[in-house]
Amino acid sequence: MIERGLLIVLSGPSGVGKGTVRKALFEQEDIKLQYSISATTRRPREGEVDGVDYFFKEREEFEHMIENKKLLEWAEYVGNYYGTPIDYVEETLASGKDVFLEIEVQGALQVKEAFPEGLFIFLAPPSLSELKSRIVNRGTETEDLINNRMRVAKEEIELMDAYDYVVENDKVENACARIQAIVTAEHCRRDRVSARYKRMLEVE
Ligand SMILES: Nc1nc2c(ncn2[C@@H]2O[C@H](COP(=O)(O)OP(=O)(O)O)[C@@H](O)[C@H]2O)c(=O)[nH]1
Ligand SMILES: Nc1ncnc2c1ncn2[C@@H]1O[C@H](COP(=O)(O)OP(=O)(O)O)[C@@H](O)[C@H]1O
Repeated sequence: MIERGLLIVLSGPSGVGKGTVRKALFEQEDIKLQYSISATTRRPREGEVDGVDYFFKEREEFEHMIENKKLLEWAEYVGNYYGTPIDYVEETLASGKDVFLEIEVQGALQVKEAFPEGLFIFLAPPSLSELKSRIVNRGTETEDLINNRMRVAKEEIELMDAYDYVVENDKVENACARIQAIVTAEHCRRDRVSARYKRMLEVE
């Protein structure tokens, strides 16, 4: 019997560095997590590639995915839809591999309902002023959108207690190291090795 993989959800306010931390994490050679690519109705930013960064969809196509129950969770976030295709998550977990989602807070809470056994990590900024300057410096949002994202961010930070772990993103490499340590500890805590030994002893 294959042990199911672990579902890992990284969430937190926009601009905290989720995308940056996730990319740095997946650049590490020893990483064994599978990244779930989301669907979105947001227009691609410069340099973003369909099927790599997101599956870019029209609103109608996205609404079809919702109706046909193709999404594990979805949320409307600052005017656009974002969602996690369910088949990839189910198939990958069933094959024994860990799946990594990088999603906003409403979606993360939906995943928690569907997968309470998942590992939920909240990425927190060192301060609200640092969060704002990260969003401003990224230069992808207009003034209105920045204010919108800061308003949403404050609501999201209030929900951090629903998570298993809060990781501060002071430096990208520190945040990555903390996430890796949490995932490793979680594997040990969930007794995967002892389950394997129990099965070996049963065969003896
Ligand atoms: N609920 C949900 N949120 C997502 C998904 N994919 C991305 N997001 C989140 O949507 C928000 C906006 O993403 P994006 O427009 O790429 O901006 P950025 O992450 O701030 O650069 C971020 O908080 C993402 O983590 C998804 O599949 N579901
Ligand atoms: N630890 C960090 N220290 C300083 N700047 C950071 C850090 N992590 C991310 N950033 C910067 O903050 C901005 C927002 O990061 P991004 O990954 O797009 O956030 P999110 O995906 O959470 O919206 C980017 O310009 C990124 O380079």
